[in-house]
Amino acid sequence: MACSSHLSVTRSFFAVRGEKNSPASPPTVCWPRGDAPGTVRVAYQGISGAYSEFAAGMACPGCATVACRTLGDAVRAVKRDEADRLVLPVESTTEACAVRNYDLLLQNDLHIVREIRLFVDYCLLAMPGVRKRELRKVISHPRALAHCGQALNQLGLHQEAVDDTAGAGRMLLSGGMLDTAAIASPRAAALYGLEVLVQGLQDEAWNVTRFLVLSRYPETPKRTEGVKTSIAIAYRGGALAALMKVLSAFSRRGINLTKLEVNNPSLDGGEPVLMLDLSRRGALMAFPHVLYVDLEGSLDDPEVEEAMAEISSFSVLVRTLGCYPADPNIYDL
Ligand SMILES: O=C(O)C(=O)Cc1ccccc1
Repeated sequence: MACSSHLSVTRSFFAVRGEKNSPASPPTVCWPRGDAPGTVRVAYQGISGAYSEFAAGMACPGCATVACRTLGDAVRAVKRDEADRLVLPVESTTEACAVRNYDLLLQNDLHIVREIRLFVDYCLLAMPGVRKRELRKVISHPRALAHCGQALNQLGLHQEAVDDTAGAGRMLLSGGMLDTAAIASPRAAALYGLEVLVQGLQDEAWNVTRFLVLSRYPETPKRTEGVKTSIAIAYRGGALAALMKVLSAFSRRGINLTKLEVNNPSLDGGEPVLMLDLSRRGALMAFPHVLYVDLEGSLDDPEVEEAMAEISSFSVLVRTLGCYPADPNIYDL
């Protein structure tokens, strides 16, 4: 499989927890444009053993995972047809607000086709034989460092951010680092022959991350039951008036919301949100106020269609980010 130097492709070998460990048969992609079916290639940030790789395997069993150094590389891989999908961690139970993680989705013409929630258990890993008291430094993905802040402060370790958790583990090995630990998954420990000094390092015992699987093409499910739709709404004026009108449009039609987030320019450094306006040939527009909504229902539901039309009548832009199967499971590594 052709891929550029920053990517590497691996067949996924995961099975859903509780199922027999037999290798899943490769799913086929049947694109609306009628491409030849093949194994789904899913790009993710990191190297083998990263949480995102696991999420890719859970969301698309039997897929070929495509390792990328950054999320930007993963987006480019999809745009250049080096991957069919990409996995994007968007929010976690430990972070109150993760609006910024939507930037890649809003600024690119990509569609949510799956969601997956993963219980993220962080381990403190070190080279074999290294003891906790010998450690001076810890390296990991910034999100992992942030989720383990209390434990790391107690250990008195200097923190350094690197691209991904599994990459941090492999760095210990390649650099023969005896005074440094990595925060990564138990799978990364097994893959790179590292010792687990602490398991469950996260500050909050219940630490779940939600990942979205993005594709160049929408894949609206044929059924309307058990389906979710994500939309972004750019509006004029204050958040309260827009919120009231949006809530009213959905509640009057009995549509349940599973997420409602308002971008807060005062928290985001006053930065406007950049979003592709697909009706204007994909121009990148700056909007000071954006609401993110996930709702239970399909674009094919007449009530959802009506609510969207009503919201469009008072909004600057309503963009559908995806219509996809709701996944009620929480997966475990
Ligand atoms: O670095 C990784 O392993 C990732 O997949 C990114 C990430 C980091 C922490 C929680 C969820 C995803």
